[in-house]
This record gives sequence, C-alpha cells and structure tokens, in this order.
Amino acid sequence: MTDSRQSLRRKLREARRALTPRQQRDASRALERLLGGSMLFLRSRHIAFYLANDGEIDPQRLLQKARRQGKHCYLPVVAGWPRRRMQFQRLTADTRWHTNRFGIREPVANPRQQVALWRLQLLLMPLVGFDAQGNRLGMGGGFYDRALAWRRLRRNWPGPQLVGLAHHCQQVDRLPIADWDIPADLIASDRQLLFKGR
Ligand SMILES: Nc1nc2c(c(=O)[nH]1)N(C=O)[C@@H](CNc1ccc(C(=O)N[C@@H](CCC(=O)O)C(=O)O)cc1)CN2
Ligand SMILES: Nc1ncnc2c1ncn2[C@@H]1O[C@H](COP(=O)(O)OP(=O)(O)OP(=O)(O)O)[C@@H](O)[C@H]1O
Repeated sequence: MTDSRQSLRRKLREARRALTPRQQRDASRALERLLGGSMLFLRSRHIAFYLANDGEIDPQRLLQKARRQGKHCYLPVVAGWPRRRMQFQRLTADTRWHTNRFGIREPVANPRQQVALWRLQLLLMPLVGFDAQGNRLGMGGGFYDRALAWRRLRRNWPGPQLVGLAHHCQQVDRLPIADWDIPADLIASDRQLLFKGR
C-alpha cells in the first residue's frame, strides 16, 4: 500500500465515475437485492441514506423500497452552521430541496425533522474506497468520522449499524488508517455483503 490517501481517493473516484449508466443501473439493482433482502435491512425502521453523486453506487432503489415498507428514511444535511457538522433529517411529504455547497441535492434544513444519530438503526455511508477489514475512505471531509466520533468511546453503543456502500471496483487490499477513522460494521457492494472480522 504505497498510495497516499489523496492519490488513492483520486484514482478510486475516477474509477467509479467511469462506470457506464448501464453498469450503474445493474449495480444499484444488485445492491437492492443483496442488502434489501438482508435481515439487517428488513428489521431496521430508521435508516439514513444518501443521494448518489460523483459515480457513487446508488441506493435510490433501496430508499424507495424502504418507503414502501413504511420505514422512516433520513438524508444527511451539511448546510448551515456549524459548517463541519452533518445532521440527519427525516424525509416527509413536504420536504423541500436545495443544492448544497458540494453540489449535492439535500433537504432544506429543518431542525424539527432532524434526529440524533443514535436513533437510527442503519446508517448507509457512501464510500470512495474500502478494504476487507471494513476500513473506509470517504470524500475527505471527515463528516461521517466526526458524526460517529463518540462511538470510539463506547464498545456497545446504542447507535446504528454502520454500512458502507461502494462499487466492487472500489475495494483495495489495505487502506491506510488514520486515528480518527471509524470503520464500517458491514460493507455492501454490488457483489457481496462483507461483514467485519469475517
Ligand atoms: N452523496 C453523498 N452525499 C453526501 C456525502 C457524500 O460523500 N456523498 N458526504 C460525505 O461526507 C457529505 C458531504 N460531504 C462532502 C465532502 C466533500 C465533497 C467534495 O466533493 N469535495 C470536493 C471539493 C470540495 C469543494 O467543492 O469545496 C472534492 O474533493 O473534489 C463532497 C461531499 C454529506 N452528503
Ligand atoms: N473526530 C474528529 N474530530 C475532528 N476532526 C476530525 C474527526 N474525524 C475526522 N476529522 C477530520 O476530518 C478530516 C478528513 O478525514 P478523512 O480523510 O478520514 O475523511 P474521510 O474518511 O474520507 O471522510 P468521511 O468520514 O466523511 O467518510 C481530517 O482532516 C480530520 O482531521
């Protein structure tokens, strides 16, 4: 593993952006089958998603499935203050939308629909890269790491199962790990569900 985090990020982002619309659609369907059919997904009632951007594997079909099943669905909101914080906001019939400073669609912030992270049962996180140990590489903003920082203090925290989503082509042998990194409990790709420590 000689690549630095930055060059690895660039390389893996290029790889996912190079996927064709057809490959993206197939991956999204495979993900829906694999994760959407798992007990973890079926028994979770409060789930945070994301809206795919920059070639990310698209959890839109899972989101629709969850809504049909009457689950409560949430999206990350980075707008507003403090700038490095990320909130999770529930989607409702009257959610209004805007484009955030990273060019990603997100709900207009409404604190009344935002919940503490520990209320979620499943947190789906967009990954730039991952390894078989569950280590994750994100966009580099540290938004998820910061939101999850308190999990490091607690072995048995009451918070959500952390599920990183990525295309199969985003797997690497070993990611360089930083002190603050919070690994995923499970990585779900279009090929497999990879449980940590198995
Ligand atoms: N779909 C999706 N939603 C998400 C994330 C994500 O990774 N994917 N986030 C995960 O954290 C949060 C937003 N964080 C982000 C952090 C950096 C960049 C980014 O594109 N950085 C640019 C340059 C920064 C800029 O434009 O100012 C880059 O690195 O090229 C995007 C999102 C919340 N929502
Ligand atoms: N718990 C934390 N407290 C303060 N800063 C943090 C914390 N976690 C990460 N950071 C900061 O966030 C920045 C980005 O971290 P990193 O490169 O690991 O992002 P990432 O893993 O790609 O992002 P993400 O966690 O959003 O997926 C780092 O510069 C780090 O200093």
